[in-house]
Amino acid sequence: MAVYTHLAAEELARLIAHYDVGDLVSAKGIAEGVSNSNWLVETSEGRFILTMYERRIDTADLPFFLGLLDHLSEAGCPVPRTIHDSAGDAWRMIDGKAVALIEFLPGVSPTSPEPGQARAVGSALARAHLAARDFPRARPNDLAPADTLAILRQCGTAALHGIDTELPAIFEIGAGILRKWPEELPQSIIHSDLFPDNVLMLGERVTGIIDFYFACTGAMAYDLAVTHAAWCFDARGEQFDERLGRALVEGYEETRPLNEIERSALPLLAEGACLRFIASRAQDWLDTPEDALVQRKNPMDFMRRLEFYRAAGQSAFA
Ligand SMILES: Nc1ncnc2c1ncn2[C@@H]1O[C@H](COP(=O)(O)OP(=O)(O)O)[C@@H](O)[C@H]1O
Ligand SMILES: N[C@@H](CCOP(=O)(O)O)C(=O)O
Repeated sequence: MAVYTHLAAEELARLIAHYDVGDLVSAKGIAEGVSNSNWLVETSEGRFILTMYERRIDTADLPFFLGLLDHLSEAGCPVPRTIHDSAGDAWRMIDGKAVALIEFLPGVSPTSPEPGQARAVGSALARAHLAARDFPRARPNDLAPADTLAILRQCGTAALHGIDTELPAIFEIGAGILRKWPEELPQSIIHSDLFPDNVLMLGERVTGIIDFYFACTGAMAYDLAVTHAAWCFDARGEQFDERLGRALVEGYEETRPLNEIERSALPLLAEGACLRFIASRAQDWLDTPEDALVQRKNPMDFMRRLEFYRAAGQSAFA
């Protein structure tokens, strides 16, 4: 589930009245997603997504996140634009929580991606990287290897051991990743969470890249490595699909060729990507009660991917 807050019909109608989008016809909570509450809102003029920011999102970052949607959308990327209210603001507050109305995009998220879809996503990611280069705002990555190791230390060895006896090995592996981490790769604004559930597609066409709430300034090749780790394995991270990996990187390079330094850094960047999702998943696992309605994501799914990248090295990107 991802509707953490109840919004009464009258409250929704009052909110929608602040936008030039016609009259409220219906609003349905959207079950998918983890971090925010989302509603599919229908008005007399069309469909919209209403997002209420619940967790991990600092309101001070909203000009960055929502401005980025508008910037990428204006550049022709398949990214939803923000609907501004009658005062020109991109978000409003309801009971102390920020809400934004966002363009609805068609499409469905692939559950078992095909190579043609991975290729299209690679290309869409590269286009977004190029288009974001002149976005005038910056946001530091607060989930870089040093930060994610700090999150894991906060979780503590005993708690990690309680999730899985093999999980505490991440401390030593993570310290190794941090020691070798490249700092000088070409940068742009990166999505940094481009899992299949954050991409809407119709067949092999990307119709929407959504959920930019981890976007930050960072290495473009790192974003490609995150997408590789997210798209090219089965859910448990046991099976790597080489066809998907090749198609994703080829699709990316058709639009933005990697330089040699980026290409040789990919295995380590992918290890760093796994470290990041192990940390956030472990933290969420420990913070979320077992009986909560939100489906907890297992950090071990990314521990297996990490082991794959460590063993495969450059051949994972051959
Ligand atoms: N702009 C959009 N157009 C169409 N559907 C969307 C849009 N934004 C979000 N959704 C739907 O809402 C779901 C949850 O959105 P998401 O931003 O991923 O939430 P969370 O941040 O909680 O993960 C998505 O899986 C998708 O079904
Ligand atoms: N993609 C992350 C979870 C982030 O949640 P999201 O719903 O905001 O995309 C993971 O799989 O660990």
